[in-house]
Amino acid sequence: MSERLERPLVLVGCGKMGGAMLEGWLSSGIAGGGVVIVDPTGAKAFDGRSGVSVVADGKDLPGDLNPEFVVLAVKPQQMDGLLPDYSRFAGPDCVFLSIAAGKTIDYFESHLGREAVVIRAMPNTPAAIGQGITVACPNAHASSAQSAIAEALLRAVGEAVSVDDESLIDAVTALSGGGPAYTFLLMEVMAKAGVAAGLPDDLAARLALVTVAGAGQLALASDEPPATLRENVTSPGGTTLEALKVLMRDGDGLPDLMVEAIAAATRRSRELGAKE
Ligand SMILES: NC(=O)C1=CN([C@@H]2O[C@H](COP(=O)(O)OP(=O)(O)OC[C@H]3O[C@@H](n4cnc5c(N)ncnc54)[C@H](OP(=O)(O)O)[C@@H]3O)[C@@H](O)[C@H]2O)C=CC1
Ligand SMILES: O=C(O)[C@@H]1CCC=N1
Repeated sequence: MSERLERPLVLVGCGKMGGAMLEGWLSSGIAGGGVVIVDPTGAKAFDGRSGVSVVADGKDLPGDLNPEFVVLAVKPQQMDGLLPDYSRFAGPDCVFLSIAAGKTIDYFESHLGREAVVIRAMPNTPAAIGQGITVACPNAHASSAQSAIAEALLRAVGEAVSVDDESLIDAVTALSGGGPAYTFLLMEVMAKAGVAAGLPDDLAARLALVTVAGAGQLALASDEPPATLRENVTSPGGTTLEALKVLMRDGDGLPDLMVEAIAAATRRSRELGAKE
């Protein structure tokens, strides 16, 4: 089997994350069997694109539709209500790829049938520019060919990592799923701090944006770990050291805060999974 879909991909929910991934799939041409979007409102940007059709509700899908993948990209809280519309596709030839926070493989098997092929994945929004990272965990029914196509779909929007231990996905959700938000927050608070130190608003915003983005690019391009890159900026007796003394302070510094933040998000992912 080629790492290109031959039958349709159904994208259920074409919002911020589903839309970001779809952009990459359309540019890469991986969805060779066409894409059917199900979304009551969010698909306007894709309506009319080659190989794409749009319906507002799962009940409007053609009776003879035979999808290769159904990508579930709605909010976790919306999942219960819509899964019955898709259970007719469950079986060995259709992969349900969920990107919903918290929703477990067991949850999907219990709603779609124990024979359903399910892959639980967690992407992030840099997928919109092909720079996402996704971690995926397949259930026992996914064939190696299906897992390979799923990985190709995920690689079309960035890096893809596969894990066998589903319990890792909650912490993945906390770290890389939500991670772009923490990074954008860093940009926001660095800019505000620059203004507080006397810089004009526009200059502070630009300095924060390009500095965070540039540091990310440097870290990706470098063979050195981030800790060494940090030390490279920190001159003995210099200015950065004074800032890092504050940021890395025991108890209330960024390292402790980040542990607390990731733990809170991991807990929430588990809670979303438990509401079954
Ligand atoms: N945003 C992110 O950074 C990430 C999100 N995720 C996961 O992706 C999923 C979607 O999140 P996100 O894209 O942010 O959310 P959005 O609200 O942007 O997207 C969800 C889309 O689904 C639509 N929708 C609602 N009900 C239905 C239905 N019955 N059938 C089809 N479509 C429907 C919504 O339309 P309407 O707005 O009209 O309700 C909306 O366009 C979540 O489960 C989230 O956990 C995973 C990783 C990162
Ligand atoms: O906040 C959320 O629940 C989703 C999952 C990861 C990023 N956004």
